[in-house]
Amino acid sequence: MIEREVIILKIKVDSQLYKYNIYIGNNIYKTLNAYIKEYNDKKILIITDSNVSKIYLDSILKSLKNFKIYYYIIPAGENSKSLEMAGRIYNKLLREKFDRQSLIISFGGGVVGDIAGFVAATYMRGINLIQIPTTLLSQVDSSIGGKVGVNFNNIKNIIGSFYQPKKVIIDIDTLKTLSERDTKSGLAEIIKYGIISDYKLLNLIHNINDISEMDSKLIKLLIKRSLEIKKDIVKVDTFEKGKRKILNFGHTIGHGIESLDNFKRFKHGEAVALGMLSEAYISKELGLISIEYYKEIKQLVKKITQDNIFTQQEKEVIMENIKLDKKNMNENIVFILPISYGKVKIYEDKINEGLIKKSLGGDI
Ligand SMILES: NC(=O)c1ccc[n+]([C@@H]2O[C@H](COP(=O)([O-])OP(=O)(O)OC[C@H]3O[C@@H](n4cnc5c(N)ncnc54)[C@H](O)[C@@H]3O)[C@@H](O)[C@H]2O)c1
Ligand SMILES: O=C(O)C(=O)C[C@@H](O)[C@H](O)[C@H](O)COP(=O)(O)O
Ligand SMILES: [Zn+2]
Repeated sequence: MIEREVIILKIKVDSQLYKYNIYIGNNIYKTLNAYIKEYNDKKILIITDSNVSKIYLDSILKSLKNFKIYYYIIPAGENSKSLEMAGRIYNKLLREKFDRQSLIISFGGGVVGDIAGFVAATYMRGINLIQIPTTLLSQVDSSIGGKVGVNFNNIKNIIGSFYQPKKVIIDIDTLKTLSERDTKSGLAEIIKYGIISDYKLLNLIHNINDISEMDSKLIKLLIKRSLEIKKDIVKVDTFEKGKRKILNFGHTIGHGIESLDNFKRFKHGEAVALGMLSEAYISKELGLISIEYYKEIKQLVKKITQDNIFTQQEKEVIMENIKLDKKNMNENIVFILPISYGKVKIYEDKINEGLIKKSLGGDI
């Protein structure tokens, strides 16, 4: 018996209603044909990466054998999120004569989702997009909400747009092949949801001692709760003019950490976890949260990564990156800071650069 549940997500954007279904279930990827019937006469480009394709591409092509299917495999990893990679995919679309009625399916993690979404948003000023996230992080975060984009000059997501998918298909079975490190990376964004919106979520994470112990019931609960939190925020502030900024907690510093060693040292979730620790430290130092709550956040971050020592030069690189954050206003760094259990605020007051650098210390 294939379990299928549907959460209906309705986003009202500029008086246009974007409503898209998020399908969550098991054993879906082998029956994708049932989810994309309306595209059976359209050209479809599946974008995936070099790891995911080895495991899943044959099954997907088999299930879609009666469709006009093409595929493009990008090298796995953050450095595929580039304008150069987007250009290569545009060439593929032009060579195969894709038109505005065509469809791009993103089948992979957040890197695939962001670059595929960026290409779908920009090729012919927009063609259809379906997100099929295959990492915990992309299933709880990147596959919904419409942020798409690429890195440029070693700056995270500095080129991009907001572009909603036509549907999101989440097959929890694809998480069975995910590495422990990438599973932990996804947990970081769930910890984020706990700190910004639902403190009870953190108890579920505290109780996870061994990642392989996470059964599918817990995973589905974490995914559904995460998506509900993100959906409710994106619905009221799709273009991140206000409230949606809270989804960026941990990212002001996290993106700077992630850019180290040309995005090779840290996974996104690891960098965001360290960013959440630093930003919680700043909050504690400003007297916004108790030392006990700060210590609890530190305990959770340590579940994701222990690597938190930066050289003086790395701290300078991180600081320069923070100054380019997209939330900043009039050259003032804007942080999202915890103010109580499960609650954060958009903090626009100037924060002493010395305190920000101190928050990067391995002894915090
Ligand atoms: N657009 C958004 O709202 C949003 C939100 C959060 C993160 N992001 C972006 O997402 C990216 C991080 O996403 P990610 O953590 O999914 O990284 P990722 O896409 O690099 O995937 C992580 C690794 O897992 C492999 N993989 C993917 N699915 C697999 C599977 N089912 N089995 C085995 N291996 C698999 C990939 O090949 C890769 O090596 C970052 O670029 C981040 O900026 C975007
Ligand atoms: O959806 C959002 O809004 C987020 O901030 C989600 C983040 O987890 C994600 O990493 C996002 O891509 C970061 O956004 P950016 O605008 O800082 O690039
Ligand atoms: Zn993130």
